[in-house]
Parts: sequence; C-alpha cells; structure tokens
Amino acid sequence: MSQSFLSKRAISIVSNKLVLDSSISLNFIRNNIASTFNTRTIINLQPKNKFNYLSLPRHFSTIIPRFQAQVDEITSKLEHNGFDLSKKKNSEKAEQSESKNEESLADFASLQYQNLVDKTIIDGIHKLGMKEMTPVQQKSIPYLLKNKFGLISRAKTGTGKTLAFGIPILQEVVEKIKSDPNKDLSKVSALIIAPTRDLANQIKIALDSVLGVESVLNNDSKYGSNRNRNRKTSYGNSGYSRGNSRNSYDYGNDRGSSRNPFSLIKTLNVVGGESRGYQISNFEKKIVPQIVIATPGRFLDIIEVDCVLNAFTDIKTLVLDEADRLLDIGFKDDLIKINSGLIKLHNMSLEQQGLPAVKQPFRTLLFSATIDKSVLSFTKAVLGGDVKYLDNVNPNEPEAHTRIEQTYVQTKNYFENFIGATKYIDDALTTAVDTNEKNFKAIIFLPTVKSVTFYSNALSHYLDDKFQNVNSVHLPRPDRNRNIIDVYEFHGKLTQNARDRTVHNFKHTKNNAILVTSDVGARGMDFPHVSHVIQIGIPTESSTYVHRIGRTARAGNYGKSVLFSTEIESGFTTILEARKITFSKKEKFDIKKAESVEKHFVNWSTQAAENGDDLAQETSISLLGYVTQFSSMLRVDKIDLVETVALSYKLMMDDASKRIRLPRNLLTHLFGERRHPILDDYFDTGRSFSNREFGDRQSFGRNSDKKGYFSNDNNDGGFLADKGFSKDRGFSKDRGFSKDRGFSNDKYGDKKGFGGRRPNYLDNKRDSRSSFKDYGRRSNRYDDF
Ligand SMILES: Nc1ncnc2c1ncn2[C@@H]1O[C@H](COP(=O)(O)OP(=O)(O)OP(=O)(O)O)[C@@H](O)[C@H]1O
Repeated sequence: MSQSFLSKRAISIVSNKLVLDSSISLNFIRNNIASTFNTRTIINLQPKNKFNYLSLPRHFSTIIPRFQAQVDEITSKLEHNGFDLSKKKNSEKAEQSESKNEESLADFASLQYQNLVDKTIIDGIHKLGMKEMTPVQQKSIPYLLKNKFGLISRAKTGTGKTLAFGIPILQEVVEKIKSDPNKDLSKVSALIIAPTRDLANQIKIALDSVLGVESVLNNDSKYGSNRNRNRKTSYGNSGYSRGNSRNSYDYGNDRGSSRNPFSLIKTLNVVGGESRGYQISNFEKKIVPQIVIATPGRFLDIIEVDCVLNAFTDIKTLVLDEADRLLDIGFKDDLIKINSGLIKLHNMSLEQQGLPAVKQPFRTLLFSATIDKSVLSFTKAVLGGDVKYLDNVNPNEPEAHTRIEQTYVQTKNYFENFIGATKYIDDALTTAVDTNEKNFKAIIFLPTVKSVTFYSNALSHYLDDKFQNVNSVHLPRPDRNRNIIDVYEFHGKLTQNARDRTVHNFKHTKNNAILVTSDVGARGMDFPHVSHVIQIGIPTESSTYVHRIGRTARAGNYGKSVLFSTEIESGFTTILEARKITFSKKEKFDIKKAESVEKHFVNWSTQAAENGDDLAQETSISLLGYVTQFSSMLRVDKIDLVETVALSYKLMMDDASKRIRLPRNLLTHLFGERRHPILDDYFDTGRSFSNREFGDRQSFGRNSDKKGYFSNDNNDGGFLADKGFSKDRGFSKDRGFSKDRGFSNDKYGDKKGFGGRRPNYLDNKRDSRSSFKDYGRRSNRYDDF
C-alpha cells in the first residue's frame, strides 16, 4: 500500500520511479532533485498529487543503485534541514487512507505507469471494478514481472491469489504477442494446475473476465454448436459484462489485430467430465491456447496426444494452485510426472534446435492459503529450491481470517450434528425472512457424497415445510413469483454439467441460499457474499478446516462459521490450536431445544425407509469409513467413533432395535477380525445382501474395491479415504505412459516424465483428426476428473 511506502521515507525509488511525498515542495525539487538528475529523464511530474512521481524511462532501472545514493543524500539533507520525516509520515498516512480517489502505488494502474503491465490488462481489471491490489497481489505481481524465478506464495483465503499469478501470466502472453512480428502462437505459455474441475473452470473464467470475454466452459458434448448460448459466466465484484465480448475460442478471425493483443489470447480448461475431443482439437490449430488450466488427471491423459505434446515444448510458467493439496499424497506422483515431463519436452525441443539442455526451463509458482511441508520438500527436491517464499501471513497469526467469527458446537453423535445444523440454519433464516432480508447465504460441508445427498434432501423438505417455496432438485419447482430459498447439492459424483450449473447459480443467486457440499467445494471456490459456513463433522485435515471456513469472509468481508462435531472428535480442536485457530464461542448442543427439527428428520427418514429408500442407512454406511479414519489422528478407539454414526441410525429411525445392514466382509474391513459386543448391537450382518444394496458404486463411491463403499469426496475421485488413488487409476502402469512410448533412454529424464524421445514428436502431420477416435473410447476410463 502507499502507506507502507510513506512509512519508510519521504523519498524513495520504486521500480523506475523516483517517488516523493507532498511534503517536498516543488521548489525543493527544482533546486535539489531536478538539478541532481538529468532533467530530460524526468518525463512525468505530478506535483498536485499526494505523491510526486518522477517517472524515469525503463532502461534507467539498471542505474537505480546510483540514484539510490543520491536519494539517500537528499533525504539526509532534508533531515539535516529540520524535516521530521517520521511525523510527516503519520499525518500523511491518515490523510492518505481517507483520500481514496487518488492513485497510489497499490493501484493496479501503478503497474502500467511502471511499465510492468500492459494497458489492455489494466483496462480489463478496471472494467471488473477493481482498482487497488490486495497485499498478496502487491507483493507477488511486481516480483513475478521483474524476474523469472519461481515463487511460493502463502496468503489467506479470498485475498486474490488468482490474479496474483494470473496478471503476470497474462502480461507474459501480451509481451510475447507484441514482441513477435510473426505472431507465432503455436506454443502454450502457461499451464495452471488446480485440484478440482470446478476450481480450474473458475480460474479460466477469472482470466477470461480480465480479457473481457465471456467464458464458455468446453462442454461441447452437451451444448453442441451453441456452446456459447447458455453459459455466460463472469468474475469479479461488479457483475461485469461487456458489450463487445467474444467467446474465448472464437478468436481466429482477429489474428491480424495488432492493436489489441487480447484478441489473440486464448485460454482453455482441460478437465474431466468435459469433451476430451474438443480439448484436443484446440491444439490442432496454428494458434493454440496460450494459457491452459487443467486438473492433473485429464492433463496427463491428453498430453499423450501428439498435437497437444507439441504445444507444450516451451512453457514459461507452471502454476500449482492450492499447491499443498496438489502435492499431497493423492496427486503428488502426477505432479512430479507433469513437471519432469514438461522439462523433458522442452529439452528435446532445444536439442532439435542444436541447443544445450537446461535444468529448469520454466518457473513454477505455488500458491495456497496453507503451505505445508509437502510444498517445501517438493520445492527443494523437484525444483531444486530455486524458488522464493513470499509469505503474506504473519507467522504469529492463524492462517484463517480473524474476520470470521468461529463457533464450535459439541454434539453427542452424528444425528445431533444434522439436527443442530438444521436448527442453526432455521434460526438464521427465520431472522432473514422476518426482516425481509436476503442476506443468508450459507455453505454446508458434509464428509461424504451420500451424506451430502441425504442432508440436502432432508433439509430441503424441512425448510419447505417451514418456509415454503424452496428451490431444490429434491422438490417440485417453486412458485417463481414468491420469495424463494435456494438449496443446492454439490459433489463430485454429479455430472459436470450439473456441477457447472450449480456453481453458476450459487454464485449469482439473489435469494437466501444454501449450498450443501462435499469437500469438492472447499478449496478455492469463490462464491460471493457467503455469510455462513457450517460444517457437519470434522474434516480429514486441519488445513481443510481453514479452506472450508475460507469460503466466507472473502475479499475483505466478514463471515461466520460453525463446526458441529461429536464429543469423541473434540481432540480436533487441539489440532486446530496447533495452527493457532481458536473458537470465539464453544457450546454444547442441547437437542431438547430442537424438538421440532428432530421430529421432522425422524418422520422424513422413516417414511423414506418405508418407501424402500433407506437414505439414513446408506448415509450411515458412507460415514462409517469416514469416521474410522480419525482413530489414529485423534487417538480414540474406532468403536467409539463408529458408535457416533451407528447410534445415529437408531435415533434417526427412532427405533433402538434398528441395526445397520452391512455385509460381514465390510465390517471386517473396518475392524479386522476384531469382535466387540457393540458391533452386534449396531450391525446386522446375518442376511445375504443384494447387489443393489451394496454393489451400487454410485451410492457408495467410485472405486470398485471394498474401501470404495466408504469413499468420501475430498476430491473428485473421492480418493482420500483409501489413498489408493494413483495406483487404482493406474496412471503410470496401466496406461504405460512412459514405458509404452519408449522414452526411457532419454538422457534428460528421470524416466518419470511423459516427454521422452520419439522420432517424429514435432511432426504435426501425425495429429490427424481420425487418430482421435482411440482417445474418445478411452476417455470414459480416465474421466474421473
Ligand atoms: N484487487 C482486488 N480488488 C477487489 N477484489 C478483488 C481483487 N482481487 C481479487 N478480488 C476478488 O476477491 C475474490 C477472491 O479472489 P480469489 O478467488 O483469487 O482468492 P484466493 O486468494 O485465490 O482464495 P482461495 O484461497 O480461497 O483460493 C474474488 O471474487 C475476486 O474477484
């Protein structure tokens, strides 16, 4: 911010500007400074501003150290003449913070004046209604523009990390376009990797918004040739839309345009659940997307295609958004493969040109609100440590925002979690409805896909009974003429089409609204104006807690979060304390105060079971695998954890004799050969079970192995519960990624990467369209992301 500049000195050099505060008179400038410097270099003097800028041409940055000596001299002269700079700075600071209209060094515009960012980009940002950079942007953007090193950046949730890496990437592409007379855009400049499809799509939308194009997610199988009709998505805080906006892929005709480099920039999202053929076809053209935003699985899938491979031989920047998540156990192998593969590709290309290989041909940027050891060790081991760490979180502060009022509600079991959360929502909604406000926008996190479906269904019915006119997939269409409460369901087992629609609707709804979600919505998703985050059950990791609650209090706002957790899991609060996270309120839930909610849930669950749909049982089974994984982390007995779920089933069915029907082998899977009297009380393993009950992969998880029954949805593949992700999907072995293609002799590689030597790898003719039919067939197999 400008204040931080002022607090240092009344005179300073920032980039190629000599900056003076207004305490220095014009006369002083004329007599001292202008004569000290060659006046012809002073190209822009703005004495009426709080700051006097002396803009120096760009090449002067090389002789700034010489200026610095003179600035020091002038400063000491000032001090010698009785200028008390420390007093000045405080009064200036107060004035400055009130004076919003004036441009400061924290403004995006200052990047343009410093010749760091092209005007077109700054204009694009201004049209989104953004003027000042956030602190992470102030630190990261100039750093990334002024040098080519890698970066680890930790900054709290919702503080604008996307543009912190997005703007330097856009600038890199603009520079490339402007400096290349041939406008050769056959290579991708930047690859951004995100852990979920929805986040990757959101990043694309954010960049497209700066470019002024309406983002169209590439779901062409569903939208056919009219892709652009329904899918307008915008980013930023102003509901911005542009009159002359174009689709991001529809750029071919503007190739010749030299005035606006944006007309040549194209972004592409490469994620599962969307048309693989369409994604590949983008790389068959002369101008390929310069910025690709991908999830790891689909990227590794399509990079096998020659035309795609050819486009990735010269990337300049690799971004790992939510880096700690990507370098966590489920994704790490894929990330190492992507990194080493890209290095190999680059070096093979250099070799073809007779140039020597380089160790790190592109820079890697790692961003997250939670940076852990996995990030630091990856940096050291894989990137060789040649990366700067810009930490925007004070080490004495928690990573979570202090602007979030955090409450912890202790319950006795999962049933009470459901009832407690519903009572809380009911109370908050009642206040909003009674006062005719539409300011209740909540995200409810649940541990498993099944529990998300169960709860969004039960909650929709409860709220509809109480408030009427709830808009939910579980209810008939509401009356559009009346006040509506939206209830959305969001998890990784929905079609991508449904996910995209839900994200769009929840972002833009003007109603009181609730998003019931798995952890697929925990990282990076930017839903504006979320007032509450409610967690039913603890997450698997304390970092996930930080990201979950970070869905509120974004972009400078305030928010509330409530964690409903069983007493046996109370050790989780101690784990949070190790992250300096403390609760402003701690309560014990009293179910007697929620009798009507309890009655409704019991009626609804028992009725569903009578109609042959025992949703409570299915949910309980999905939760069993989830809670038992906490045994070692919380140092509690698995049986006690199981009881929180199994007892809930009895309570939900209001029948103490009710037992969860579970095949013996699944029980053995949870407890080994251990026998315990409680197990007989809670589980019915005595009868044979139909395939429909336990063989339905849709209901209990994606994996076909037994663990899959309990799979949660911490990621699109729901792999965290079993950690067997990459093995199950066989990225390395089944697909024979490196072996089949015979790249193992490559002298640059560590054999892990994808870009080994193949004789014709730069031969575009190999990429005929007909060769894609194979990939079409295979896409179903690898469509998890
Ligand atoms: N300089 C800015 N001025 C105003 N709003 C901004 C600015 N930069 C970003 N925003 C807005 O802030 C919100 C959060 O930004 P973003 O999603 O990039 O946060 P983040 O730090 O990546 O969050 P997370 O850690 O959850 O991924 C977005 O709605 C974005 O439009």
